[in-house]
Amino acid sequence: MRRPLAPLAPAAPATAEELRLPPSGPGWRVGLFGGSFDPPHEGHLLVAETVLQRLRLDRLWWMVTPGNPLKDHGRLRPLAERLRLSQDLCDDPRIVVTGFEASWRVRYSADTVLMLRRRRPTTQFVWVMGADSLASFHRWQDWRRIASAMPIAVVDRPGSTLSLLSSPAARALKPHRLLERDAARLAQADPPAWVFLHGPRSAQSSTRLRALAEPTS
Ligand SMILES: Nc1ncnc2c1ncn2[C@@H]1O[C@H](COP(=O)(O)OP(=O)(O)OP(=O)(O)O)[C@@H](O)[C@H]1O
Ligand SMILES: O=C(O)c1ccc[n+]([C@@H]2O[C@H](COP(=O)([O-])O)[C@@H](O)[C@H]2O)c1
Repeated sequence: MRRPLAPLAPAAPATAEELRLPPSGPGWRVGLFGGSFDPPHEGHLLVAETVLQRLRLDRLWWMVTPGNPLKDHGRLRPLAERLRLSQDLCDDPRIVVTGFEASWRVRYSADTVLMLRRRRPTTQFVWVMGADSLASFHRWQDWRRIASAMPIAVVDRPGSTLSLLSSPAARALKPHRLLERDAARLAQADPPAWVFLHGPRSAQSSTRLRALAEPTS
């Protein structure tokens, strides 16, 4: 029988600092990397470092979601714990771990994107996701509005390349795909615009780590 996951550390509530909108300046290039991060792992870190380098970003906001609207949250670790685990993993000062979506009570990424565009009109945002997320992007609320609001960077993930390229969103966005060698100008491109980045990959997943943390007996 499977035992419930034990928290790795006692989760004090998220602090005001963790829940506030991070700073950004005019013209900054900021990647928005949303995830459940339950738990965070080196595959996430690889995505963050890949886009920071290839898109020449000033910051990467590691947005720990209060809950993916398409997933069951029954066994999701508390937000505060996922924030702490993410902070422990990330020591690059350009990566900012934040739970601001929770304090904004935002459920859908389309709302996050539109609110950020309104609040920070001079910041150059790029939405960042792994290849498996683009493969199911057509199931997200208002996904076309997200793609029309800001450029998207997709980072390859083992096992997801083929499903991505045949997915409804990738097919619809095909005419707007930039060559990988032009990734450094994605942040300034008029949306819809996206790039598929290849490079070092990690097969790690949170599902696997949860399974390892939960021995059968
Ligand atoms: N190994 C990886 N390589 C590339 N992208 C990844 C990898 N792991 C996660 N991602 C991306 O990171 C973002 C957050 O993913 P998430 O927190 O759901 O991790 P996960 O490992 O996919 O979790 P789970 O196994 O619970 O679905 C998503 O855009 C996902 O595509
Ligand atoms: O807005 C949606 O409909 C939507 C559907 C699925 C996922 N998302 C977002 O996608 C990001 C990745 O989620 P996850 O659970 O795959 O790590 C995270 O920021 C979610 O809030 C958003």
